[in-house]
Amino acid sequence: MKLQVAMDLLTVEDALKLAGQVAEYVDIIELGTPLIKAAGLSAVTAVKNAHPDKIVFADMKTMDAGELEADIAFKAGADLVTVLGTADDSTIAGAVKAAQAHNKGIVVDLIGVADKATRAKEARALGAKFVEMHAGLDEQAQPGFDLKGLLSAGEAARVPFSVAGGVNRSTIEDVQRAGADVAVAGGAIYGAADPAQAAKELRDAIV
Ligand SMILES: O=C([C@H](O)CO)[C@H](O)[C@H](O)COP(=O)(O)O
Repeated sequence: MKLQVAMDLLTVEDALKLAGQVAEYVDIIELGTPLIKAAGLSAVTAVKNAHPDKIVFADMKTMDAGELEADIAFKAGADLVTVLGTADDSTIAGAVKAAQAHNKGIVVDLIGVADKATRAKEARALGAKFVEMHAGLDEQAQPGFDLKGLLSAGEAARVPFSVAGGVNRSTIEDVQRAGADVAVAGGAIYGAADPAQAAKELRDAIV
């Protein structure tokens, strides 16, 4: 299982600092949607230039104009780009077309999708490299939230998947047991007093 750090920060300076602290422990470096909205796609270029050996993930959360939005993110240096599972099939197909042109990949983010297992299969058939079983920050803040629904959807889907939804040191083993290909950790790393140590502990928990 790969480890992905999600950088939900707001400046390129902070993102480069965090990426530098944790790169040795992670496989994938994600530029979070708020970072891309605040700093633009030049942030993707800056992180890719600083870490050419890492998979750079642009969390575009594209809902329309799939081919165009994916194309500009790949041109900026992204290796993986997200499209929303709630988008029309043609939007996902357009983004996949751009990925094929760049020899890169599309990840379909299932945030807000009720039947994640079914949409995961459809996304994979449309050409997604993998799907993201995702509960966003707002959903995580709701009383009683836990990761179990995401993990069972991943197990049921039987397609390659990542899990994002407040993954931390106490849940990463469950994520791996569910068969995830990628564990995504944002707040558990960038919110830690020592992000490098937090990333190392998550890495060490992966067997
Ligand atoms: O994608 C994310 C969210 O929608 C804000 O951009 C997060 O990066 C993702 O949820 C992972 O972060 P944590 O939930 O803090 O681990």
